[in-house]
Amino acid sequence: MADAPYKLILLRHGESEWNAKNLFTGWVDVNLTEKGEKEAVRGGELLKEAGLLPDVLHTSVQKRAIRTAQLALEAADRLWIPVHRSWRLNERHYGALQGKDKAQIREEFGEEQFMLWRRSYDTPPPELPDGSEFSQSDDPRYAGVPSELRPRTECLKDVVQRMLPYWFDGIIPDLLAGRTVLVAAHGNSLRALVKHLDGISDADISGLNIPTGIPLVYDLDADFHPVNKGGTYLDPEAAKAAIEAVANQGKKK
Ligand SMILES: O=C(O)[C@@H](CO)OP(=O)(O)O
Repeated sequence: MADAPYKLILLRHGESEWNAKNLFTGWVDVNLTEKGEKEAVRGGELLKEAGLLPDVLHTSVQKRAIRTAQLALEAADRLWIPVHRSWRLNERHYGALQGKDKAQIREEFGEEQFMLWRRSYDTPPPELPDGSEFSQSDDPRYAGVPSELRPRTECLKDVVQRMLPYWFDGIIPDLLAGRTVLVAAHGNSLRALVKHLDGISDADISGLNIPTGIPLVYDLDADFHPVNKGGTYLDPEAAKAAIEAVANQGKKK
């Protein structure tokens, strides 16, 4: 497409062990479930069927995104492409909510507070206390991240702020070079990127949810703005049902 020279594919990881248990996850490095692995493979098949073959992969440093990308690329026979990883693509740090049951938090604090923590743009959950079993403070993968950049909790606004430098300096150069870029990341880091791409307001972003394992394709113009606003899910029917399921998390026990 002459007016849309750049191709970007966003892929949220497949179902994780803590998605399945309905726990706030954030920076805790949980693995995929078997269902999540299948979703990742299906995601790769969808790419292959659509003839959308990534030339380069960008992932977070969390295994649910890393493994999803690996399984998807294997299914698309693109395991060999170059890979870049950054903590800036990590899931939102969920502070003191990490490891907590979403339904229990909703019950304890009420729907309004639950949704404020979960989907408001600028209200972070309380900070993760020192010494929590769900802290990543001693994790060697973050040794190179200066302490002033290391979150103890984040709202979506914080995620936008830490993710955007990577979008501009890490991902755009690959697009500019004509590469089809696959970004394998997380519900909230991808919400942050989509908010930026589609110019979604701080208020409206609370209503946007990203389904697991279904590629979302953006055709970008010369200014890296989407020609297809909102992107195009490769399996729109499955995406619709999965978006609903994410939105309703916390409502069921
Ligand atoms: O727990 C999390 O880290 C995220 C993604 O699974 O949850 P939510 O959709 O509630 O922001």
